[in-house]
Amino acid sequence: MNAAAVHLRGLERRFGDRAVLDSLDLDIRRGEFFALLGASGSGKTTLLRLLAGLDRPDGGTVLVPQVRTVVFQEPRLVPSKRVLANVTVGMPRGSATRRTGLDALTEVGLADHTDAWPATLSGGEAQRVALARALVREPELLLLDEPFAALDALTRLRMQDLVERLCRVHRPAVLLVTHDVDEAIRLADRIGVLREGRLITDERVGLDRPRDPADPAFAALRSRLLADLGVHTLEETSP
Ligand SMILES: Nc1ncnc2c1ncn2[C@@H]1O[C@H](COP(=O)(O)OP(=O)(O)OP(=O)(O)O)[C@@H](O)[C@H]1O
Repeated sequence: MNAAAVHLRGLERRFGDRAVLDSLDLDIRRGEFFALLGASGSGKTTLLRLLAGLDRPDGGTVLVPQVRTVVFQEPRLVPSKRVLANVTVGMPRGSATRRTGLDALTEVGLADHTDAWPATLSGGEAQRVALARALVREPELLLLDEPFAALDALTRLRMQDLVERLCRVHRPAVLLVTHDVDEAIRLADRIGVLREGRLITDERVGLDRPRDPADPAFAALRSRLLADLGVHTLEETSP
């Protein structure tokens, strides 16, 4: 396999008369964090579902690695399984699986919650279990569908830091679907904007980490991306 973990060419997905994805091209390299922005209904989740293998394209080439995992907006834990069993669900039973599951829970800071039931977890804890479940399989492609959207502001920032750190350790290719421009700039190596079925922007983020929203270069990128999304900021609209 070459360095591209995701290779899409001429991707088409239609619903009725509407081409939601229209001859879309995209490569994401191993270890690269790609954030996908787009207005509501622009096709972001449609693209993620195609990469996850949850949907099939109407045309084009889709090459993705076999080992890929998804974190959704909701944690989607199995209520009748304890935390560790949720992390290792579907994996062969045994001490090796138990150990890797424990390691994953330790990485997300939940080593002391292995025997807890999902119903007893906070929203942020449950989402960290979902992240551990996604990482324990050592995916070559990690698909994140607005995984921070349901969290309160402080938990969201902590979770973003955690995802950034763990992606540096595990080095999967990442596709993050988000509405949040600042989140995309904080986390991504590259940002794309989806509009009318194609990527109208595909830009490398050349800012040092950790990234500071108060940095003028951060603000300039935010303004450009908002304009691509069809949102005009006060600074731009004022005389
Ligand atoms: N199974 C389906 N059948 C018919 N139309 C669909 C189906 N799935 C998605 N669509 C349509 O495709 C378009 C893109 O939907 P999608 O969920 O990918 O958008 P999105 O960019 O993720 O939106 P949001 O940001 O609001 O989640 C929408 O108009 C949606 O109604």
